[in-house]
Amino acid sequence: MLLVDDDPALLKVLGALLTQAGLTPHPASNARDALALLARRPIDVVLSDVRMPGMSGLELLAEVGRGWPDVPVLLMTAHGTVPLAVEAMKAGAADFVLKPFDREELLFSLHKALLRAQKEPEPTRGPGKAPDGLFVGASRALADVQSLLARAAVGTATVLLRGESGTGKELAARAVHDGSPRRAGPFVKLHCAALPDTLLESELFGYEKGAFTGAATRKPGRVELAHGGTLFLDEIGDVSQAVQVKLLRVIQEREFERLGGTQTVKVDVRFVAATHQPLEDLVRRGTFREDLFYRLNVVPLWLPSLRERPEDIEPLARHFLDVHAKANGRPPFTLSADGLAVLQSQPWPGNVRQLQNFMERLVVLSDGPHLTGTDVARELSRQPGLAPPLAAAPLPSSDTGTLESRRKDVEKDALVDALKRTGDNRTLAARLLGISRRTLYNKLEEHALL
Ligand SMILES: Nc1ncnc2c1ncn2[C@@H]1O[C@H](COP(=O)(O)OP(=O)(O)OP(=O)(O)O)[C@@H](O)[C@H]1O
Repeated sequence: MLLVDDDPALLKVLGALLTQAGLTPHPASNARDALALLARRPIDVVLSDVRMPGMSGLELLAEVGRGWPDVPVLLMTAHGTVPLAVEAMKAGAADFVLKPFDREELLFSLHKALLRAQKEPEPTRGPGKAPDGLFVGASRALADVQSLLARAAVGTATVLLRGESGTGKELAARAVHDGSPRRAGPFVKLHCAALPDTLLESELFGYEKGAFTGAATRKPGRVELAHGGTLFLDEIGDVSQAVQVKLLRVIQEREFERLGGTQTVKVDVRFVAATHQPLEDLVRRGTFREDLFYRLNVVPLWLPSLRERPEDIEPLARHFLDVHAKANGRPPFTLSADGLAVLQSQPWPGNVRQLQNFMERLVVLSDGPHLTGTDVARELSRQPGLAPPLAAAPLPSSDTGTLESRRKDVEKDALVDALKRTGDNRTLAARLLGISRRTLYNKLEEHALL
């Protein structure tokens, strides 16, 4: 989203609030910068102040209406300006928000505007997927990736996306397409690892009638279908040598022949490839062609693992809770500080996808809507590859007793566990638990753990 206000303090505070709510705000301190940002990035919604030096919020609203009619604009201003609110709504504002903000009201207005603006959902997009180009996160590393993606999007250079499974490579490929001048063209995807050689070839290049038994009609391949748009080749490291040769030619020359055909087909396609494999090693071992590697690696981009950007866990977890609560027709879920600390203590080998699946399970299986550390730990103990933080001290210790005594039991377990996991490092333990060192000391004293 785009956040426009000439007050830098408000930009900062509001930016933090929106990030925490799982949105990705791009700040602009005036309407001109806002329009420049709109031209560069895929923006889903604009939230703008009305009174700004130079171009006003109302003028910005008109400009956005002309250039980006699908993008809803919410205007905000101080109390006591009802006639202005009426004028703004008449001019096409999606909503009018009064300062000072009520957090829930503001988020509700934004979500309403986003929902209204949403086009027909694509069949391939599951409920947990963010809208195209919408990366949720708060880390510097992710912001860097996004700005590199925006820069790479502009041209037609081949982009090679690297990173562990589930880090968002496909999302990045879509962002390249959506941010490019080809965005109105097709975005076609092919998962290269999923298909045996001959099928992969016919999927890529299509075939002529009679090319093989069963080829009753001519069928275009994905390269042809992506004409005027982008072809995303996922798991490129798994492609056989024979197909690598053919890919090299189409990437180099933008031409190919359909299977069983002699006619050369010319295409205008932008290629984006992705892999979790160390391609340089495959080149060294001779299983991946060096010339193809260099052809693909024109703009290399690394998606960092979730371990390298723990700051993203909170906004992602809250975002997925919202999305899955909505998708499952449940009321909004909240996550306690200790619940979050448990999530942040995990290695997430399956990265964002694993966190997303985990949050979905929590929504489906928990009573909710308030998730505590115990809820999260219970679910973790059922997950392969993740370490339940309270496993050493079984949860049933709090099956009986008053609420206060049960709370204390859980708290003590969490303290013991945090110390164990951090090798008795109290600074780290406090961070893991989401409390200050001083609070940790007080609590250790209270539980006679000092
Ligand atoms: N920053 C993010 N914000 C919101 N959703 C994200 C983010 N990163 C990844 N996701 C979601 O996590 C899931 C996995 O992402 P994606 O499919 O892009 O990963 P990938 O790296 O292509 O994985 P693989 O290598 O296994 O194909 C998707 O549902 C995607 O929408």
